[in-house]
Amino acid sequence: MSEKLVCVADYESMAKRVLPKAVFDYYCSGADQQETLADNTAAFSRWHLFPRVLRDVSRVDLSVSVLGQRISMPVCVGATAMQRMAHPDGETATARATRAAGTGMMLSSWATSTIEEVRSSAGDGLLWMQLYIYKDRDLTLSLVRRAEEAGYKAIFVTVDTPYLGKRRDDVRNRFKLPPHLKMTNFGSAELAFSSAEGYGEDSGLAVYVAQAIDPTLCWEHIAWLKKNTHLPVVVKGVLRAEDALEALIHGVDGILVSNHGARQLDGVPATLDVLSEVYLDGGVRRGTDVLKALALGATAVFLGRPVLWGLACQGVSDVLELMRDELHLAMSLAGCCSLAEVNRSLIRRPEFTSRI
Ligand SMILES: Cc1cc2nc3c(=O)[nH]c(=O)nc-3n(C[C@H](O)[C@H](O)[C@H](O)COP(=O)(O)O)c2cc1C
Ligand SMILES: CCCCCCC(=O)C(=O)O
Repeated sequence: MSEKLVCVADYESMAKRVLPKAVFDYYCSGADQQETLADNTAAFSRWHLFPRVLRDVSRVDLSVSVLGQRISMPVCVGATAMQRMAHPDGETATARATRAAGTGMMLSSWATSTIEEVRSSAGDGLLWMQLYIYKDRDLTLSLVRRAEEAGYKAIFVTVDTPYLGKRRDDVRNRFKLPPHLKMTNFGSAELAFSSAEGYGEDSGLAVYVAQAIDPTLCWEHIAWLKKNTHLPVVVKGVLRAEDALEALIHGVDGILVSNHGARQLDGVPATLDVLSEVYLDGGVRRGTDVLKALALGATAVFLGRPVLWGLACQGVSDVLELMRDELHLAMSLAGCCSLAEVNRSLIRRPEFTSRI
C-alpha cells in the first residue's frame, strides 16, 4: 500500500527520500545560518486563531480576486526555479495542476520549461511571469514580450537578489544543474546554465548571478519596466514600509511581501511579522497559516517549496487540494463563510489571548 501523505510536512519528508541530495539541499536551503528560514514557519505559531461560533458554516466560499482575475482560493503557486530537477515534466506539470485547482501560477525566469510550453500546458489557466532584470536589457525585455504574447497576466519583478544569498549546502555540493537540463528560456548555453561547466568550486548559481544579473537595480528600473509593458507590475521581495511606499510612488500594481523563502539576507524578519497588505509568501505550510496571513491583511499567499515537494512525489494537485481542504476546515471552525469575514479580530498574539 502506498504511503498516505496527510500534510505538507509529509510531502517534504518523502521528497527528501526520493530526490538526489544536491537537489533537495538546493530546494530546501535558506541563506547562511538559516535563522530566517526557521522563523518563517515559526512566526505562524506565534499567533492564535480566535474563532467565532454558531455561524452556519455549511457553505464556505474561498474565492478571491488577484490582480483583477478571480481564482478559486487565496493560495497561489510561487516562482521556483528549475522544477525539472523534481520531476521530468517540471513546470508543465505544475501548470496543469494549478489550472486544475483554479488558481494562478508564477513562472520563474529560471524555469526548465519555456514560457510557451508552460502556456500550452496551462491551457486557459492563469499565469504570471517572474522576472529577473539582467544586465542585458534586450534579453530582459524579450522575456517580457514573450510572456505578453503567451497571455501571461502580470510581471512579478524580483528585487531582493542583486547577488545570490549564500546557501551553504549549495557551496558544499558545488551545486549545478544536472547535465540533461537547462534554463530553457535562454538561447546561449552560458545563459541557460547548461552543463554549468567552468563555475569553479563555488555554488554555480552564485557565479552565474554575479555574471548575468544587474546589481545596479534601483527604482528607476522599475519605472523603465512599467513603461515597457502593458501588463501589471508587482514588486516581489519588499519587507519595509518605506519601500512599499516607494513602490506605490513608482506606480506598481502590487507588492509581494517576501524574503525569498529566507534564501537571500539571513536575519531578516519572518514575512508574517512585517505583513501590511497585499500578497505574502514564506513558510506557508498549513491551512491555518493561510488563514492567519489573511487575517493579518494579505489578499492571497504563494507557496514555494510545498509545490516542489508535491512535484517530487507526483502530487502538486494533491498539495493544492490539501491546502484548500485545510483552509476550508480552518475557516469553518473559525466561523467564517467567506474571505470578507476574515479580519484582524480573528487573530491574537498568545500574550493577549486571555483578554476577551
Ligand atoms: C528552490 C527555490 C527556487 C526559487 N526560485 C525563485 C525564482 O526563480 N524567482 C523568484 O523570484 N523566487 C524564487 N524563489 C523564492 C520563492 O518564489 C518564494 O519567495 C519562496 O519560496 C516562498 O517561501 P516558501 O518556500 O517557504 O513557501 C525560490 C525559492 C525556492 C525554495
Ligand atoms: C538573481 C538570483 C537568481 C536566483 C534564482 C533562483 C532562486 O531564486 C533561488 O534559488 O532562490
